[in-house]
Amino acid sequence: MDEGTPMIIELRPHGMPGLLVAIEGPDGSGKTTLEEVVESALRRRGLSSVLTQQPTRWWRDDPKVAETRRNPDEGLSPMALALFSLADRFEHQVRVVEPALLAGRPVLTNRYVFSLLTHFMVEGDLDLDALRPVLAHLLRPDLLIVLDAPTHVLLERVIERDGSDPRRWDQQRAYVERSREAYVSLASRNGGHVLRTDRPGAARDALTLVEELLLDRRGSS
Ligand SMILES: Nc1ncnc2c1ncn2[C@@H]1O[C@H](COP(=O)(O)OP(=O)(O)OP(=O)(O)O)[C@@H](O)[C@H]1O
Ligand SMILES: Cc1cn([C@H]2C[C@H](O)[C@@H](COP(=O)(O)O)O2)c(=O)[nH]c1=O
Repeated sequence: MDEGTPMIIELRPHGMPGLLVAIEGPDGSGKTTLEEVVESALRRRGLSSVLTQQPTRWWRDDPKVAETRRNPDEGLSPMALALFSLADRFEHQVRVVEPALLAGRPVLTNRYVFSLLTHFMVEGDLDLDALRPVLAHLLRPDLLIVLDAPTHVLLERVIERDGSDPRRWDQQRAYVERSREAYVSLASRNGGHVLRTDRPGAARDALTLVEELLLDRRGSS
């Protein structure tokens, strides 16, 4: 994507009775922790959500993707990685997201297409404009929450959780720094909400946003 290209991503409104909530943010920003808190709060209110994740196991278990994550110079070319990542998103949309939305359930997805976009915005090795016609077939989330924390906090969390591996992109200061900027910029141009997880209150704020959306839905039905 050019410097001058506004990072407004045209996605398809889903028009289904469920609610699609995308929880995004850099590695270690607290997505898994927060989605579990929101899921259990909704369950206590009698709402059964679908907790899910992108990329799926298909992507994560692929040996070439694994190699690319360990050592980007040896792995897939940028376009091959992008196309496989998109195939994985579409398969997940058809198999998991759409059925749940049709059934009227809230879907909380840990990462969505914004993770794919930020990855290539940071790497700068792919013309993302070429993907726009394909992106237009992905569903637009009803709510986009982007979690953020200072770079040193993110690095400490990931290293403490997974052990040190300086070749991994999520353990490189420059990658983390730039991916934070990319997430925040995508959020601000695409109606997202940035919540900081190095201070108390992110889970409460996320729940408030989901509840406002649910009330809105009830009001308009
Ligand atoms: N609000 C928070 N305050 C302090 N620590 C947190 C907070 N949220 C998460 N953590 C800790 O940070 C680490 C990463 O959290 P979590 O796995 O939820 O992040 P994530 O965004 O899902 O990460 P990844 O994308 O790398 O899987 C965990 O050890 C978790 O306990
Ligand atoms: C191409 C591509 C990359 N990612 C990145 C974002 C994260 O650094 C990892 C996934 O991390 P997790 O802790 O295993 O969730 O991969 C992505 O998420 N999606 C993509 O399409």
